[in-house]
Amino acid sequence: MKYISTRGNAPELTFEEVLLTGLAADGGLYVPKEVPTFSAEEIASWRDLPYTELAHKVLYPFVEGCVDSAALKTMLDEVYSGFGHKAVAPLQQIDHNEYVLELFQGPTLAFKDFALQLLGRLLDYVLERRHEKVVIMGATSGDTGSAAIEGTKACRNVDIFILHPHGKVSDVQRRQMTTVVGDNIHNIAIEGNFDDAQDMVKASFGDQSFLRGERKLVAVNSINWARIMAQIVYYFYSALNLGAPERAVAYSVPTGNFGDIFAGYMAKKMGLPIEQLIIATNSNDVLHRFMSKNQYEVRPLKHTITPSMDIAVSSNFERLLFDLYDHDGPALAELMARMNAKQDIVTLDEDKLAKARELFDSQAVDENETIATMQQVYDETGYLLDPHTAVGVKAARDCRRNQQIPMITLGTAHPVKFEEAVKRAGFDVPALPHHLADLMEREEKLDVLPAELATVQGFIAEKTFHD
Ligand SMILES: N[C@@H](CCOP(=O)(O)O)C(=O)O
Repeated sequence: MKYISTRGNAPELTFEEVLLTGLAADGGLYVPKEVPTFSAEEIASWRDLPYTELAHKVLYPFVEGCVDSAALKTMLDEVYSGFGHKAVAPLQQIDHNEYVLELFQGPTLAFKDFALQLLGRLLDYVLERRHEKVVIMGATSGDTGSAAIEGTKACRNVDIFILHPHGKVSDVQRRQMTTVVGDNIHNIAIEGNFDDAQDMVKASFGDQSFLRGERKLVAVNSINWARIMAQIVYYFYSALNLGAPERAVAYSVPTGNFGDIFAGYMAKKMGLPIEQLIIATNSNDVLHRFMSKNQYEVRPLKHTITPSMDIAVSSNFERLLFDLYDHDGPALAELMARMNAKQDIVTLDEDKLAKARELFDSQAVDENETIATMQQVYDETGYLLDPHTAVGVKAARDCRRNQQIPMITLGTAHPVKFEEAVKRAGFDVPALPHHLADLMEREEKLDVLPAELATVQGFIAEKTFHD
């Protein structure tokens, strides 16, 4: 399997190289040169497989030639046996033909664990072989950070630097990052917002000279293809559980960086009969405005009760645009330059947008609607949604095209992570699970830095271990 850049002007890479590369040299994102596809018969034959075995079927074509089949199996067994539910990704029914896919059974209680637990093991595997050490640099609006730290803290060859917006993640989210002990783990609270953090991460990948040439940066955000890849599996798992491939399915995905929903788009390309993908955003609604009005305009970021989705620029949208532009890298590079300039309103050719609208719908959900949905679902079922999942359920109910097709909302996180929203909805905050029971008493370690690239890069260079 080879990987190519969305902007058409960077070398083709192997999986191993993509894993260790954040942004492509031309500023684009890596995607598979050819997407592996499966026939309906083959997919049907996987119906009774446990999660790890299904994961091996779906993932092996992406890593073949770089990761040994047996080694991948061992990694998948290790990763998903550590989840809190034997089904790994259980479905919870909330209405007739309507489900929440619980993706919060991993160690940090968010869907990010699915990929980042695996990414840590993949890094160990390839870095040992290459005798290399790397610096992990990531930006988080709340969930990626702790999942990245948890997934890579045991890696022998990494220093980890996670940037989060100071005061703008929930207490549980922050503590899940700042209480993990290790000389190689650094939490940087940026005096700015998530986009400031993400911009600094991307700029650092573009010019890594601040590391003085000794190490390379590795991405834990969904700009890293390995993140998307691992997230494809739970689409197959849930769809098979509900009768695919004979029966079509639809998904609503609470979306910030567009990575999770792009994984669903990939699953469809690989052969899964997905009829509809709903882009569910909070009031940081750049994608909804774009999909509904054909106007791409980045507006100032708002701080909401769904902090993980407080993102103004959705990195992975570029991967979808690459397909809509028929893999015309130079044309996409020109479009991305206009989009990233954040000055004008950018529009797409109507035929390209029409192509996207065949599969995607979108909806922006405000805080009152989010709270009301948490209350409504609880009243109807006794099931407490986290606020991000509630955004997804509201969008699912408003945008659903066909009541006969099962609608699955991705349950992106556990409600215990979002005390403010849970209390505003009038509920008691559930108890933290056993392994996090003393989280609020643990000692925290973090550094507060201004949102200045040179300062952040200087900090990383100074704290990185040198041989
Ligand atoms: N929603 C994320 C923000 C980063 O997105 P990613 O999927 O690219 O890691 C978070 O919770 O940190």
